[in-house]
Amino acid sequence: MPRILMTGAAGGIGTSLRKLLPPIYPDLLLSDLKAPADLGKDEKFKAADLADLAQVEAICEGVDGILHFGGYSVEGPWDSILQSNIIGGYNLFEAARKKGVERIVFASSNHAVGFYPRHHRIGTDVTARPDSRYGVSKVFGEAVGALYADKHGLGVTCIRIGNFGEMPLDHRRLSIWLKPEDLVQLCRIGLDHPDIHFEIFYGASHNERAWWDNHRAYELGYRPTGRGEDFREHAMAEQAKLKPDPVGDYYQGGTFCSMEFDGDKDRIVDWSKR
Ligand SMILES: NC(=O)C1=CN([C@@H]2O[C@H](COP(=O)(O)OP(=O)(O)OC[C@H]3O[C@@H](n4cnc5c(N)ncnc54)[C@H](O)[C@@H]3O)[C@@H](O)[C@H]2O)C=CC1
Ligand SMILES: O=C(O)[C@H]1OC(=O)[C@H](O)[C@@H](O)[C@@H]1O
Repeated sequence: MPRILMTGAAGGIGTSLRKLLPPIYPDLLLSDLKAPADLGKDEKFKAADLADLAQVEAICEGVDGILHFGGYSVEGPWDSILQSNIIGGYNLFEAARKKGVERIVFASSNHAVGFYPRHHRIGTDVTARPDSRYGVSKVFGEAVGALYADKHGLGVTCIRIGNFGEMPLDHRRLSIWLKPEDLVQLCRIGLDHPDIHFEIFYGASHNERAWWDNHRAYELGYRPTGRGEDFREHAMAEQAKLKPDPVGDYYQGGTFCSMEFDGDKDRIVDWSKR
């Protein structure tokens, strides 16, 4: 039975996956800075700060595969992103190599490519267009993943997650929504599929308004069950409560693009076409 380590176990995704994963991976080790408040007596937990290599090595001991959800999960101060995502991301891959872990699934983000406009359908092979310091840290994580696959033989899967949750929250999320059970499918492909070397998937359910080409995930067996359009009324009602955001409404990354934006808001450009 493989031992699977899940970092970020106390976070939003971790809390949801703690309920969905045990039937599939009964030997599940959870980690985060602090234990989840509702940790059950059957759950195994070891605290670790990703920024501390020795602590990360300790949680990788005896592990076969890692679901890496730990990290700073939104735009924020450079030092926080540096510690948790850049140093922390590097430490995770390096500790995994040292401890002989075979597979890593890395939670990347749509914000690695957030400055593509919404009318531009993109695959997983486009040049990175991060929309934030946070997005830059996800591009870094994907690059470290490629290095550790090509040089050290780890099987690495990066999932550029759209927006995880029970339903799409607004107009933008109708295109990028990811149902929890569909994320579990993508994690299983990353951990178990025999053909994994280095893969990038988009973490999105079956959304009619998708702006991503996710065919590689489907080739490897992904069959999402979530359909964004089933929640169209709810998402549009929520959208109606939001203020117009000319920059965020144009680009895929939404508000991550418009925050701290210094360009001309009346002349928004598809820079990726130049
Ligand atoms: N929720 C979403 O829709 C999306 C999430 N992601 C990524 O998925 C992952 C999980 O996301 P969420 O659960 O929503 O985030 P979250 O912020 O709820 O959880 C992240 C967890 O990482 C832990 N963490 C942060 N710094 C750490 C450190 N230095 N050492 C150890 N643990 C640390 C936090 O304590 C927290 O429990 C993140 O990497 C995020 O960037 C990507 C795209 C969308
Ligand atoms: O773009 C989005 O909606 C999501 O992207 C992310 O990378 C963040 O971790 C999440 O908090 C956002 O809600």
